[in-house]
Amino acid sequence: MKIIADENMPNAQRLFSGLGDVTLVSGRDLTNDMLADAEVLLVRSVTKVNEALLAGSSIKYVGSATIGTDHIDKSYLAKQGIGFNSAPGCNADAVADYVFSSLAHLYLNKGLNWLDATIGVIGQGNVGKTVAARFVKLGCNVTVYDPLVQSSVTGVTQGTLEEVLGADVVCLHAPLTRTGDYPSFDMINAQSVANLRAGQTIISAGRGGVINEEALMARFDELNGALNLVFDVWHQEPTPNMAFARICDIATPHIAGYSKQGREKGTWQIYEAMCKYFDLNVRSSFSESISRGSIESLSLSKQLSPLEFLSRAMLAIYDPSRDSNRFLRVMTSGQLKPFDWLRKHYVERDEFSTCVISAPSYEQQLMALGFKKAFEK
Ligand SMILES: NC(=O)c1ccc[n+]([C@@H]2O[C@H](COP(=O)([O-])OP(=O)(O)OC[C@H]3O[C@@H](n4cnc5c(N)ncnc54)[C@H](O)[C@@H]3O)[C@@H](O)[C@H]2O)c1
Ligand SMILES: O=C(O)[C@H](O)[C@H](O)COP(=O)(O)O
Repeated sequence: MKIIADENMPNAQRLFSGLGDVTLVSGRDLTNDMLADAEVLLVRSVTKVNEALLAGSSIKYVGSATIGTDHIDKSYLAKQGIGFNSAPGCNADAVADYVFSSLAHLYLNKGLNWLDATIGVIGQGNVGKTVAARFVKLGCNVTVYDPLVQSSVTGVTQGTLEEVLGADVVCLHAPLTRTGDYPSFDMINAQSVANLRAGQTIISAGRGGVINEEALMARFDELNGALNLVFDVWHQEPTPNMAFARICDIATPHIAGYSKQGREKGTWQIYEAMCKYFDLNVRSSFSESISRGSIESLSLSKQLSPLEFLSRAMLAIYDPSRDSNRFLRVMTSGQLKPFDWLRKHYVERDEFSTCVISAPSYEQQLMALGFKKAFEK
């Protein structure tokens, strides 16, 4: 069986070469003629999988090692009888780590006391629930908006979009949709953005286009820069509006889900799903496919205040300013295809869950943030 796989899928060669003949390709440059005699196509979010790509090919199965599926024409696949799986939840913890590390950065750099802030979360799927649950366990007041499901997170309040947008910290985790009863494209439009007030924090790590960037730039100016902005996803990828990126506290090239473990879990989920689809034996295991962290345990000073303790713990594992600084530098450096280059050459990071922090007085909060429990070591 001939398998075409995106070169940015970790472990793809190791896992899938046991199932067929694997060719690695650049996902953004994939064309119809490259698929002529292939049966399996394994992609990431940069490949538009639709009739134009697949017509006349012998593809029987498509796997996307991602949570989002807005790049896939699922109804075309279904009509053609082509099997499909994505990797639900694979990088939900990675995105949650990104959100909380960004708040840690805002605390240490701007004094933002997010532990006492009101929190709004848009979208209650795998990512939105993970983020909301962490805030609830930390004792925060959390309101969520999801018009399609009742949140299963105990302790959150279900609110309207306007109510959630009124929170001190607003986290966006809706998928990008343009049809249906609740399309998310431009859902937070110029009118909603005009109501944002000084001091609010917007964290956008779902998909670009859900919040209106032009309107946000205008509101930022009206408020004399008194908004905290953390943006990982952009309306125009891979050529984001750099004038907007420059006003963000944290600006990154769509890497919120790029923990080492999150990307490995994505490949693993597709490997298992594909074995099931073709009724093939699974010849590897989850544990040998997911890396351990490089910092297994840490000890921090007991002198720190609670917020400083938690912030320094998170930033020790992942400091998003390293990605933000690199993003702003490389995007304007003359590098060819800088957005894709940054993602391809990403300096991977570990998830909080790979590290134990020994601090009995903070154990509950550290576990709420996803750190490993001491006895799990
Ligand atoms: N930045 C990144 O690296 C990164 C990583 C993972 C996922 N994502 C994005 O985040 C999105 C959410 O991930 P997930 O795992 O929670 O997906 P999911 O499919 O598990 O859940 C999506 C949720 O959003 C809700 N939703 C749909 N339309 C909505 C709307 N208009 N307003 C509010 N909620 C709406 C759905 O009801 C569902 O509960 C993905 O679709 C993906 O695009 C980004
Ligand atoms: O949808 C997802 O899972 C994420 O957005 C994912 O991190 C995208 O990564 P990509 O496929 O673009 O490499």
